[in-house]
Amino acid sequence: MKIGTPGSASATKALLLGSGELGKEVAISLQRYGVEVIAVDRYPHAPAMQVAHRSHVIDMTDADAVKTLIAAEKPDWVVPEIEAIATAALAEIEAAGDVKIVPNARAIQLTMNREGIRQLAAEELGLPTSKYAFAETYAQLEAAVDAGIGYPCFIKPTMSSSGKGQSMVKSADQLQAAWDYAQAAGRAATGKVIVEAKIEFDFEITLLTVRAMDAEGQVGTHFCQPIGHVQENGDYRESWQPQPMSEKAVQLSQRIAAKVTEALGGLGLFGVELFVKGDDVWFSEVSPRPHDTGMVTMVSQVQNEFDLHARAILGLPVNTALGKTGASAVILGGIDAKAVAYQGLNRALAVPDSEIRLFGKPEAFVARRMGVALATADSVDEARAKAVSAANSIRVVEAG
Ligand SMILES: Nc1ncnc2c1ncn2[C@@H]1O[C@H](COP(=O)(O)OP(=O)(O)OP(=O)(O)O)[C@@H](O)[C@H]1O
Ligand SMILES: NCC(=O)N[C@@H]1O[C@H](COP(=O)([O-])[O-])[C@@H](O)[C@H]1O
Ligand SMILES: [Mg+2]
Repeated sequence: MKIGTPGSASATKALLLGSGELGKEVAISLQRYGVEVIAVDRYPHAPAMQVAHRSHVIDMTDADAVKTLIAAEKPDWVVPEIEAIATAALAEIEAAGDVKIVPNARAIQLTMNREGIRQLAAEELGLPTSKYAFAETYAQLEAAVDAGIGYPCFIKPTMSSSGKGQSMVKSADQLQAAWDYAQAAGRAATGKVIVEAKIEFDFEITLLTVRAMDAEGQVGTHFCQPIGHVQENGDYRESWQPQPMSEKAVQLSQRIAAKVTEALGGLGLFGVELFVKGDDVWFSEVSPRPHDTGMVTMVSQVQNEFDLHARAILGLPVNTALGKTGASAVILGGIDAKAVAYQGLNRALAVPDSEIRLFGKPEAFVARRMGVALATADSVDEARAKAVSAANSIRVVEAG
């Protein structure tokens, strides 16, 4: 099936590499503009597969599997949605010329690996970051901490996301356990870790930054209002928009975001993660695609982050304006279950100005994100309270 505007010369097929909650919303947005969407992930019935035109289950870290599938599907765009992908295969596919990688293969390669993006941001662009080092063995890790990183520090696998394999280490006796955890729990085993000194920030933000084309075909950079968030064990629990901050910190955040996204290039939305203390701002990392903390934009913005990504990819105009103050709170599995059902939707939706998105993940794990509650209000505090109350009303139970 090939859909598209009759007579339009524009391309019409997108393949999502990764089909979680973020991909599901990207799929819906792309489909609204007439794009055929093929969803791919490591397991069947992933969220985006439930709305896509068709889907495939492959090992996305296997370069041959990725290349074979893309050769068979011949999409116009490949939209990476998750970090654990055979990125070298994407570079080869891009070089062959017929398929666009979003935003481009180099950006995907650099950001999927903490080593690549740190080197670009800190060493090439000179952006402020935490002190950091890389280690391939436990002895190297110990030496790096002793030589200047110090405690407290964060240990993270170089290829991981959502806090997988990440720990904060407060003293030397916790270092071995952090190394072991990073080795065992990263999304893809590179063996390498990054160790970062802890930044004592006032708050952290995601600055959604869009590289999109205007009517004359010029690429411009557009910023959304800053999104504040709280994280637990490296994974987000609540986010809100806008995060109040000083004008100086806003300007500096935008300068950092513009610099890093310009260096990455291409068209699309980026989630630039920054730590803020007073007027000071540190770059943490960047996603070259919609960000989990940005799910709040489904209620807070005129065009949400998924729509902005889709529009930017397609060369359509974007509007990053805030609509209403909003907040999101995540719904975790709370149990390990092979089949799930949900309780408490009626109570959740009785919270004024709230909405619930259940992602439809077929299997629950205790700490797996299964859904999100969204709410709007006149103030951030009120929106957060509503979103948390709605999220807490939902219970994930074993279906039986
Ligand atoms: N150097 C640091 N100083 C202070 N806090 C940190 C540091 N590194 C990480 N954190 C905390 O841990 C959180 C997760 O870190 P990071 O974003 O690097 O992990 P991640 O696995 O990429 O998560 P995600 O995929 O959700 O963005 C940060 O948002 C922050 O709260
Ligand atoms: N911080 C990155 C992030 O939030 N990614 C989102 O989580 C999904 C994986 O969820 P799972 O681990 O529950 O399968 C990904 O597919 C993406 O949508
Ligand atoms: Mg992060």
